[in-house]
Amino acid sequence: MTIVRVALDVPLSTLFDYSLGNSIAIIPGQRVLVSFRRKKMAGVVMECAMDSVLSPERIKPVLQVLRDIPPLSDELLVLLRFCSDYYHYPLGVTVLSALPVRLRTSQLVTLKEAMQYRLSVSGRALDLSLLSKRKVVQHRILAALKLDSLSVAQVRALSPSAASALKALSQAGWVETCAVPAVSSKFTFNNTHTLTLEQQQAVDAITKASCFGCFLLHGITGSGKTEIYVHLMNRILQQGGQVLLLVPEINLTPQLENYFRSRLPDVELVSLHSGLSDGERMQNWLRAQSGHARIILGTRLAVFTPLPQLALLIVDEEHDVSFKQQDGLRYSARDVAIFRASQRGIPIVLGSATPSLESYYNAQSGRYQMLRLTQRAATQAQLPTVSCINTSNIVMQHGLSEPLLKALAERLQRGEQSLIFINRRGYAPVLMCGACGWLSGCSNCAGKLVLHLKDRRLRCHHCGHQERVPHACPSCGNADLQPIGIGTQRVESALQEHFPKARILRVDRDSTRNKGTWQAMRQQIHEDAVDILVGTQMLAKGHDFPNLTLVGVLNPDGALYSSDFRASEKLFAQLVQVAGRAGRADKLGEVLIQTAFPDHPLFRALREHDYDTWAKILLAERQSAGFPPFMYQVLLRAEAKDEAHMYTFLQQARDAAIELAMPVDIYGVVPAAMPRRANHFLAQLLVQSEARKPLQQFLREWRPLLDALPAQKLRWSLDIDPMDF
Ligand SMILES: Nc1ncnc2c1ncn2[C@@H]1O[C@H](COP(=O)(O)OP(=O)(O)OP(=O)(O)O)[C@@H](O)[C@H]1O
Ligand SMILES: [Zn+2]
Repeated sequence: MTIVRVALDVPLSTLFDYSLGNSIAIIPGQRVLVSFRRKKMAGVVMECAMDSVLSPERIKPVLQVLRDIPPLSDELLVLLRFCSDYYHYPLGVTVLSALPVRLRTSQLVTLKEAMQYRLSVSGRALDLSLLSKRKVVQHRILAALKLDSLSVAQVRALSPSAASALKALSQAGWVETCAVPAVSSKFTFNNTHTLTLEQQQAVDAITKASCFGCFLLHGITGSGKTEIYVHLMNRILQQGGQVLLLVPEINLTPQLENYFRSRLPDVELVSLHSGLSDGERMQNWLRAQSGHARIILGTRLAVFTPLPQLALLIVDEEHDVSFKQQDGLRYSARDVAIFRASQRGIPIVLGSATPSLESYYNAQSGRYQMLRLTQRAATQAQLPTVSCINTSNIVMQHGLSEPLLKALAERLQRGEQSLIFINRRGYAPVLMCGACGWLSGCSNCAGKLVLHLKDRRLRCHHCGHQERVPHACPSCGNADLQPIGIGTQRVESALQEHFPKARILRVDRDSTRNKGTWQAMRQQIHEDAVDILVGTQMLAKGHDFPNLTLVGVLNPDGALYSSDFRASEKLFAQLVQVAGRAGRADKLGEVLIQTAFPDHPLFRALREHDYDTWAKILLAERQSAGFPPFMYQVLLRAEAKDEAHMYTFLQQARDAAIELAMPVDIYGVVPAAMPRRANHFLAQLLVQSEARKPLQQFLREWRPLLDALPAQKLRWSLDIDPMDF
């Protein structure tokens, strides 16, 4: 009899032993079906052994070995074990949550043959003038297919309504499906740009690396980092390798996908992100596992994709906090990627215009190799001029100053695009009664209800609670309620009033809620059907809008004095990103920042495009205050309906930590930044140390003590290397 130790999706820190007849061949990484607490569950075999500590009659047999897909590789199992250990999270849940949803069930799956679309014989013979001109998307698809056959994803990228147009074309018999030809070692590389000297040096340095090495690609916005990725991909593909590129947000995948596809048209590329259906995601995962897909583009979770030929990892916008998972297994996909590269002995590239202080510090201390791009790649493109509008003693109209309105008017006259950046959606962050001072608070949270004027609602952005806008003050009956502060909707309507002829587009989570809208909006912007964009950070990242020459930033000051010690680092990164949207082509860009603190070093660094000075200021601050990257942290968070119970738990946890008497700093129990959310109280306890090792040793001792504390009706979690407080 063989004993197999199985990872199951249950929140216990152990594996579970099951038995298997000797005649059945099995290796770690194989999926199996077992019964657990009278339920059938799919699990992954982590170890095979000859015996168990359990008595034989307590060991249940494996119900079925699922041989539909190849077993997970040892390398992936080691990676998952590392994550479970490092983040102190149960192994079973870690392993299962790294799999596509369908593989967590007992369902059998098959790798579908990849299909693509091409013109049929009658499609090729079709006289396009016979097809109504109004069928724009059908025309677009036919034109594209005339050049080459396309995958489903490629067709979809042509328009948000491509699916229905394609259906119509297939029904008419003009378009048919065919199998994708097998990957050949020969493929075309459309090398549209000659690399600049800096770009070439970066590509050479990275391709020279024959073992693990972490490269920090610090390139100003528009310096052609993406172009470097394409050239690296080309090199790796020539050698038969696979490339994994991680991006912080799904929003960024469609345009990158198009970019890479147009440059490497014969190479199979798949994306992996939460915007895909379960079925699509699993098929893409299987294509990666089988080695068919050579370029894998994905968000966080894609870092766990099995990639037999993986030869290069790239983390784009590495500073972005979206790489950190905020619940469950609270991993940093960037850090896991670095571990994965070192485990495999391959290079990893971290790209950013504003590296995280952690990475910057690692580059300075020589652990990473710094590669710099100091010039914009397109020869005519210059960095925008940045200046501040001092708002401390001027009157503003709905948050907009006179100089900014004037600059917008100039752009409208010249037919250029502008972008107004404000990181608050809704109309106004709070509603106030001028008579008694009542504020629209949320009944479930410590936060305020945001005024959404479009549908006359007050909404809590923390718990989702919403109510109608009251006609009079609920506290004193006064009918004169005032919106306080500004949000995207308010700016949009103020601008519309000020510039009645301008075509204004608001881009935030509310306006892009429906699937496909954001893609359609991007197209509108590219087709110059928009004069002024008003948006949140959704607009800040990675976009290339050539006709955009003015960026106005409203209200950035809150982050300068936030309780989160990373707030100003994040603000700087965000402003560099958003400023980087201006003047990317041949026209000079201008950035105007409305602030009451124009002399703050953050704004000075922005004006001078001087990341290094800013990073040095922050590093000095962090060192003297004893914060990361000079310290390693863990945050114990707890939340409960009963406030006293929550504090008792954290206090006991703290006492237990102190009793361990290990070389770590244990802070006091404090309320969370949002101390009440969705009717729960939240508080936390910080523990830190100068090095990873003692902190990990401490956690290994502390974790079982936490598990043993009474914690009914309470949720707690450990967050290793926490990113927000
Ligand atoms: N060697 C080159 N010669 C000419 N143009 C180039 C070259 N490399 C890149 N470009 C162009 O410069 C623009 C910016 O490049 P890219 O998007 O790669 O920059 P980036 O550094 O990734 O920017 P960001 O960080 O702002 O997103 C693109 O339009 C790209 O086509
Ligand atoms: Zn709320």
